[in-house]
Amino acid sequence: MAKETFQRTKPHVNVGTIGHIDHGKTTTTGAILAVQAAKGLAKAKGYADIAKGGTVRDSTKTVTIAVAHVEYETESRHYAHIDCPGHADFVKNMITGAAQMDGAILVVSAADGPMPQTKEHVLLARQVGVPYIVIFLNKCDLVDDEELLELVELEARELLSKYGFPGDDVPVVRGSALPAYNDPADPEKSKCISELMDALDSAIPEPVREDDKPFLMAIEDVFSIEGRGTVATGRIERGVVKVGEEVAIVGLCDTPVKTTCTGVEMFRKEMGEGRAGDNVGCLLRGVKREDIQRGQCLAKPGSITPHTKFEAEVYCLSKEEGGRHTPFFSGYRPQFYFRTTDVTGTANLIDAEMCMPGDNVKVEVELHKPIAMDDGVRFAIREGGRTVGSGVVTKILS
Ligand SMILES: Nc1nc2c(ncn2[C@@H]2O[C@H](COP(=O)(O)OP(=O)(O)OP(=O)(O)O)[C@@H](O)[C@H]2O)c(=O)[nH]1
Ligand SMILES: [Mg+2]
Repeated sequence: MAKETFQRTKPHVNVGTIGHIDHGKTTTTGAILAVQAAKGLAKAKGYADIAKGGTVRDSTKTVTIAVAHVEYETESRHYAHIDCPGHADFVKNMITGAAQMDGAILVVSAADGPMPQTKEHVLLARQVGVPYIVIFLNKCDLVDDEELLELVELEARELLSKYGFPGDDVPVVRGSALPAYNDPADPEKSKCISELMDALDSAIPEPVREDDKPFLMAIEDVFSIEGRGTVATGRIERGVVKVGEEVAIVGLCDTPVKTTCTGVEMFRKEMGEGRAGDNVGCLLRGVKREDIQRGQCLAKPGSITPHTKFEAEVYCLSKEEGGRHTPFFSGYRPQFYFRTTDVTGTANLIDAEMCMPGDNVKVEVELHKPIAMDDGVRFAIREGGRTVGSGVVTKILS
């Protein structure tokens, strides 16, 4: 039999289940797989398989996260879906960006209503930039009072509005995941899952491809080529750079410097352009070897600016994860590793006295040098080259 290959025939969207412990995230995930499998659009997976999760390493290569990745399709899309086995894993996952969601399914038990972690997950989703949420009001089989369902739905909508999502307009699908999981071919029991799939298809817009975004490349290395000039190399994070275009060198200096990209090379071959994902060298007009360095970015002029002060959500690795053995307090001065370089900075705690290893906190950071930054960019926190935490920029201050 021929080896199975991934056929990119449908747009791809990343989603996941969020919500309070025991509200039915894993059962909902299992029900989606079972119902879509019955339609030939997924491979079913048992609850135990999903719940035990796999382990994933985040981009800082140090935080191990238990998470179940599953995939399924609808008629129009391919979805990758993550379900976290526990609250702590979920929080880490959101902060480290181990799985970035284009939209989330907020699972709320109709029997309990929104609970503390429902709130915490919605807040984190807002902070780390999950753009869309769909509500699945689960366990409706346990509630036979229509008024109570209305009340829980209203509470869930208000919660979303409170944290900046369009609570009045988000789709709310009522249903029961457990019967759908147990009996996925039954049209009555699986109906709520089909409605949930329709809600995902319609409420989460197709994400903008990285190619369509403004050009950005973090500089990894710089060379001078005799007779030709200076070349900056790196992996294009987003967008496209074409030969002859103006680009800005951003970061580690107060004002971006404009230059022209006069050549793009990959594997020593000249190309007319470089695209997101490509490892390239960009030949830069009139730039001296010593005028540019690792840690700076090449970007479409005006698309990204250098900053020193920001708010962030950070996760401090536990001792077992290779993190600190002691808490840190306001005035903490580690290195902040953005894309390709470390910059020293000072972190002050917001709404907390100290941060213990294994905790997540909000901090305000002031870097000692400016870095090209936009909201949602991730970084690692390091001490002497060793990663002790990870974070995501939630608000640029200056
Ligand atoms: N009656 C009823 N029970 C359900 C339904 N969905 C889930 N449950 C039960 O609720 C319990 C919790 O479900 P899970 O899917 O494990 O919940 P979870 O949100 O993944 O929980 P954590 O991962 O521990 O946060 C289990 O005993 C499920 O069988 C439902 O639609 N109706
Ligand atoms: Mg679960």
